[in-house]
Amino acid sequence: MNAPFPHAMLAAETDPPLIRFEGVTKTFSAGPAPVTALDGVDLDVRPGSIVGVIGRSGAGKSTLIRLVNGLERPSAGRVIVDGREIQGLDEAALREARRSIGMIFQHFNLLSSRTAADNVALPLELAGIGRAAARARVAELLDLVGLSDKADRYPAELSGGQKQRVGIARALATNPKVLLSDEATSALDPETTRSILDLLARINRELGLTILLITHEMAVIRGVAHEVAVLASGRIVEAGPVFDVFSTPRHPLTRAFLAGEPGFALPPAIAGRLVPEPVENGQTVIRVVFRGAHATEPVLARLARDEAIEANILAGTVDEIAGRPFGVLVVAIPSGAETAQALGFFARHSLTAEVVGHVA
Ligand SMILES: Nc1ncnc2c1ncn2[C@@H]1O[C@H](COP(=O)(O)OP(=O)(O)OP(=O)(O)O)[C@@H](O)[C@H]1O
Repeated sequence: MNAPFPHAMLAAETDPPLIRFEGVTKTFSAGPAPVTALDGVDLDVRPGSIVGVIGRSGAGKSTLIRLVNGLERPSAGRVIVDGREIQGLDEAALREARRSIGMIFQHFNLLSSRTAADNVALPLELAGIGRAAARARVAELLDLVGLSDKADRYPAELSGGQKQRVGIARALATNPKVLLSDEATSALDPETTRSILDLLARINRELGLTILLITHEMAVIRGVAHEVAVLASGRIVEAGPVFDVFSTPRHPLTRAFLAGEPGFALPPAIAGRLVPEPVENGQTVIRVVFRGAHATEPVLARLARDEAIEANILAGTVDEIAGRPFGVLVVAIPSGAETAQALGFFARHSLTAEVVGHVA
């Protein structure tokens, strides 16, 4: 995998955000009872960053993204994009603002009667770009997404991944500053997802494009985002750099999302036997998170040597998240005094360790 770092374009923390949600609430009152889709959301997206918003179905993700391009207006609060308050714009100004905001979709939204090249050309036609200039730009965009040889193919002749590449090329046609991604990989298999995420990371790096994406999959966040916000019932319950949220998740929902990730998932045989209280002569299951340089330390060997505690490895992974080494080990050690001793040992070695449960 190509890590999305280093990203030279990522702005300094003090730069003004390119997208800012300020106390945003959105209530829909069309049905029998009003629905609050977003409830007091504050979120900053810095120029050049990739921010992922993860949430379950109905959490408010689509509403959040539709507020950025003015398809929805907040009931309270402000959405500011590139210094302009979106809800204050009239139709003409909104059309203009949307030219700097590209969008890609789960189901690609290509016109089936147009070839790949003509789909990419559509925003250029709408912007009144001349035919020759448009043709040159389309060729450039198809080359960028690796589809030069498919210019004359119709969507029905393309794979899902190729269709999404056309969608990305079309979204980039008017040189936007922001790309909104609405579950853009949800209809794709894991391998194609990986290639699309790599493409997004590359255009972020090479073009300095700021990306706000919504997803229900932690693997997408891990694969491409620099920052993550976890959305539940219209509220952001946890947010921060991806590495920090992965290594020290705080909210139960974040933990639930991480549960399916490599290293976090317990083997089914263990998960089924896990109980919340220690069992006499049983074992305590501990998850240890290795961050940065600690990822390569032979910690379990030291635990055995210095503390005389033998740990059984139940699950584990070493990976890179946001360009930094990151490992998770799930180990079992004897319950009782050894547990406290091991937790103390991990703390002294600056490792995050938590008791996941106990087994007989
Ligand atoms: N136009 C609308 N009118 C009424 N209610 C709406 C409207 N749009 C969204 N909602 C409601 O707002 C809440 C949030 O919806 P939203 O589509 O933003 O969630 P989501 O996280 O994108 O979900 P999903 O992943 O299923 O698309 C839901 O309860 C939804 O039913």
